[in-house]
Amino acid sequence: MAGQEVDGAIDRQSEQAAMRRGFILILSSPSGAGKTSLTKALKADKDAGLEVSVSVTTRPKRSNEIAGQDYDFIAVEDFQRLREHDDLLEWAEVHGNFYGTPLRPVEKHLAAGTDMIFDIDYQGTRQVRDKLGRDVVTVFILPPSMRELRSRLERRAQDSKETIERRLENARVEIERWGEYDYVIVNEDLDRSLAGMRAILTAERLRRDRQTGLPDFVDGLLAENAVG
Ligand SMILES: Nc1ncnc2c1ncn2[C@@H]1O[C@H](COP(=O)(O)OP(=O)(O)OP(=O)(O)O)[C@@H](O)[C@H]1O
Ligand SMILES: Nc1nc2c(ncn2[C@@H]2O[C@H](COP(=O)(O)O)[C@@H](O)[C@H]2O)c(=O)[nH]1
Repeated sequence: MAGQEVDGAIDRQSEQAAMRRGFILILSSPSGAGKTSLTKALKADKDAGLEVSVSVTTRPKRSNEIAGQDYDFIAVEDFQRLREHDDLLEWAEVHGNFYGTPLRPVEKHLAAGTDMIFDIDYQGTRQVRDKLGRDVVTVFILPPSMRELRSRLERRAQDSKETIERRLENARVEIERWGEYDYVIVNEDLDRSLAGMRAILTAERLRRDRQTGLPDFVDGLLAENAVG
C-alpha cells in the first residue's frame, strides 16, 4: 500500500512536470520557399504533436488542394462577414486575395494545451504576435536562391504564369521581413529543414515559462528530499 502511494506520488509529479501552455508556431516565407511542404510533413508526423490551422481564403482552389483540409475556400462577402463578426484572429490581403485564420479552433486548441502551426504571411504574423505575445514562435523560411524559388513555383505547376510572376515580384518585400522572426531556416534540403523545425519545437517546449507544472513539480521534489 505504502509502495502504491509512493508510485502515485511519482505519477502525479511526472504529470505536473509534463504540464505546458500551448503555443503557436508560425511559418512565413516568399511563395514557393516550402512552408506548405514543411507543414504537411510535420502534420503527418504524429510525434510532432501539432494541430494545423486551416485558413479561410478567397483565392480559387488549386487542382491538388482539398477544401476544408488545405483551406476553406470562401466568397469575398463571406470573408467580410467573418471579419466584421471578429471571427478571425488575423487576416491580410496577399497576392491579390484575402486570407485569414479562424479564431475559434485556435482558442480551443490553446486552451487544451495543444501547440498549433500557422502558414501565414508577415502581415498576419505581426497581428498574431501583437495579440498573443509570448505564446507565439516565428520561423522564416528562405529559399537557397531566387533561381531555385522560381524553379520551385514552376515545378509546382499549380499557378498561371502571371500568378507566378506576381508572386516572384512580391518575394523581395516578403524576404525583407526575415529580421522580424525568431528563427530562420534556409530550405535547401527538405529533410534538413524538417530536422531544424523539430529542433525548434523541442527547444520551445522546454522553455521554463511554458512548463506550467514546474513549480509544483519542484515543490514535490523538495518535499521528497526532506522526507528521504
Ligand atoms: N527543400 C526543397 N527542395 C526541393 N523542392 C522543394 C523543397 N521544399 C519545397 N519544395 C517544392 O517546392 C514547391 C513549393 O513548395 P511549397 O508549396 O511547400 O511552398 P510554399 O512556401 O508553401 O508556397 P506558397 O506560399 O505559394 O503556398 C513544391 O513543389 C515543393 O514540393
Ligand atoms: N495573413 C495570412 N496569410 C496567409 C493565410 N493563409 C495563407 N497565407 C499566406 O498567403 C500566401 C499565399 O498562400 P497560397 O496558399 O495562396 O500560396 C502565403 O504567404 C501564405 O503564408 C492566413 O490565414 N493569413
